[in-house]
Amino acid sequence: MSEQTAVIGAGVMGETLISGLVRSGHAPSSLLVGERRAERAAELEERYGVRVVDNLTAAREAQTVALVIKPQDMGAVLDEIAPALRPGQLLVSLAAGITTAFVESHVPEGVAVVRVMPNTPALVDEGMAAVSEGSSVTEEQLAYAESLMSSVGKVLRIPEKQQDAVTAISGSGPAYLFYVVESMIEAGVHLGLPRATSTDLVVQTLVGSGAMLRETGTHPTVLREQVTSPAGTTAAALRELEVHGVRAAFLAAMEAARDRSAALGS
Ligand SMILES: NC(=O)C1=CN([C@@H]2O[C@H](COP(=O)(O)OP(=O)(O)OC[C@H]3O[C@@H](n4cnc5c(N)ncnc54)[C@H](OP(=O)(O)O)[C@@H]3O)[C@@H](O)[C@H]2O)C=CC1
Ligand SMILES: O=C(O)[C@@H]1CCC=N1
Repeated sequence: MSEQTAVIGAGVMGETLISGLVRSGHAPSSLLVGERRAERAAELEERYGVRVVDNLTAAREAQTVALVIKPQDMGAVLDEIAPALRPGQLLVSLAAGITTAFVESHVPEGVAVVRVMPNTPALVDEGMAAVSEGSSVTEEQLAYAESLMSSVGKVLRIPEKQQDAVTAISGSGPAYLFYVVESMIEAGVHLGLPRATSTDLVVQTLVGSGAMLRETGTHPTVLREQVTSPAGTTAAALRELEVHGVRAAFLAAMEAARDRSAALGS
């Protein structure tokens, strides 16, 4: 497919997708962006060379429309663009919680719907996107949706019933890791390090640990054990994490995110 692709909703995630598509070689002239604020439209046109239009024009002219608006706005935007949609077009929803059935119920029959859960590391081409198909998607359409996301990272095809759990893990996951990073930097400051030194130490430790996980394929338990010398510093620290219930807190946090995703879709 070499037709136009539209992105409706150019906030944090929408702009991340637009920037990644341009970076990966999609011609800016093949990208339409649905954005209602004139000032923001001018900024996007200048930054990426894309054409910013109203949502109806985006839906009419594009063969594929990515919806990157808030879940709470999805019904209204679908109702707005439905008159411009036609069978054979592809809608790719990146919204948390919103089911393919919900999208299909607002658009003409024959419009294909794919649900994607992306994440913000797509900004540096290290995204993780999970993709699920709706009820009438061709293999070519699914492959096209996957290709949009693989231009900014890794893509996994999953059954839609796993999407709320996936949202709790990889969709929201970057925020948990940034929270851990913030906490470690603050702890370093408490221990007397300059903030800049603490930040350098923590960021490189995270990047190095991530690279080890990916490049060695070794189980994280083994990697953790390798750091934990008998009666050493790491054992002392990990004991405190257990005492403070950090593992249980992660489980509770991700259950809450999963439940919130399900609630957004109901
Ligand atoms: N941020 C993240 O890490 C992730 C987000 N997502 C999903 O991406 C979606 C967007 O989230 P996020 O980018 O964080 O949110 P933002 O609030 O940053 O972006 C939403 C954008 O949608 C625009 N918008 C709202 N209504 C309309 C409309 N009628 N027409 C055109 N644009 C409209 C808003 O414009 P305006 O500013 O003018 O209101 C805003 O730019 C959500 O559904 C979220 O679940 C998924 C995975 C990760
Ligand atoms: O917080 C949210 O609702 C969105 C979905 C996943 C990440 N951010």
